Amino acid sequence: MPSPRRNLEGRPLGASTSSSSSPSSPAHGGGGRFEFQSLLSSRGPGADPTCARLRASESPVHRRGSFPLAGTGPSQAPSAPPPDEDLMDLNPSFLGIALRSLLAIDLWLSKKLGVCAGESSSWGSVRPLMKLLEISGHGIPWLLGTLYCLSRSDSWAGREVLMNLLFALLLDLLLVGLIKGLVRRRRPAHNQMDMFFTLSVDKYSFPSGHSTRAALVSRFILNHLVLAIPLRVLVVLWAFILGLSRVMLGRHNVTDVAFGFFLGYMQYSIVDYCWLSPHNAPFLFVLWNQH
Ligand SMILES: CC(C)=CCC/C(C)=C/CC/C(C)=C/COP(=O)(O)O
Repeated sequence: MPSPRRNLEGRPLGASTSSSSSPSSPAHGGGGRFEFQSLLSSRGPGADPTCARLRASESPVHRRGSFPLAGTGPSQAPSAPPPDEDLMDLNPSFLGIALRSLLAIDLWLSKKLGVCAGESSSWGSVRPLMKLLEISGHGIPWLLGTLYCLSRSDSWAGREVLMNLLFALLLDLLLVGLIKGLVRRRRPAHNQMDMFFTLSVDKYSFPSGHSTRAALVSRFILNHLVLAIPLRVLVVLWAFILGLSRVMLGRHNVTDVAFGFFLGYMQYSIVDYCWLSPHNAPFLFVLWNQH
């Protein structure tokens, strides 16, 4: 009679052990033993157990339980999946490590830069200025300002540009709201939720709506307004400082702002591609003319 396969502790595989019931137990990846078992049991009779042990120990993430099979206990030993699958499973874990490291750096840097997060913070005296910047990138003034200018505009060219700016601002609100609702990343713990007029999704921080708007609006302005060079520089500076102020106020992590800039930049490309004009959207312009 063939002897039962044993795990590294010498227990027969399939035997119920007290340690297998706890998710933090080594059998679930806490000490890395289960990973060894899954690799060993999938090698088949001719497999080299030393080789399997080496492969598993090369992956630190697996020791923390991110192995795809870590949810099963030793009592449910897998029925010999092809060895190549195990090797392929190891690769994404390195991506996992990279992402976790990036996230850790992001959190650390964001906390360090959050120098205006409260009145008592090291740069707490600059907080009112940062909050003024916050209003300059808020959705409400931009929407109301655009609507007001549209109502006062008496040229077709001006109306066309403003109509597209309105479209851009609404598209931005929609996309940012959608992504915030999907990702649901909480704002940094050191943030004080004292923002002026927010929507329910604004309890989430990814991506930064102010940063998307800053990138979108500044690219829009640079492409559609004829401005002197110093003013153009000022527009870019405003966008950059607005993004930075989101982290300094503790509203966002650095990655929220970085992705926000990227998204806002891409949003302008969408708006440019779908540019509304009296030719492709005559109803909009006729409607507006009637007001
Ligand atoms: C038409 C309509 C639904 C207008 C709502 C405008 C509004 C309340 C926008 C929210 C702006 C805001 C507070 C965004 C949050 O920015 P973060 O940079 O903190 O993500």
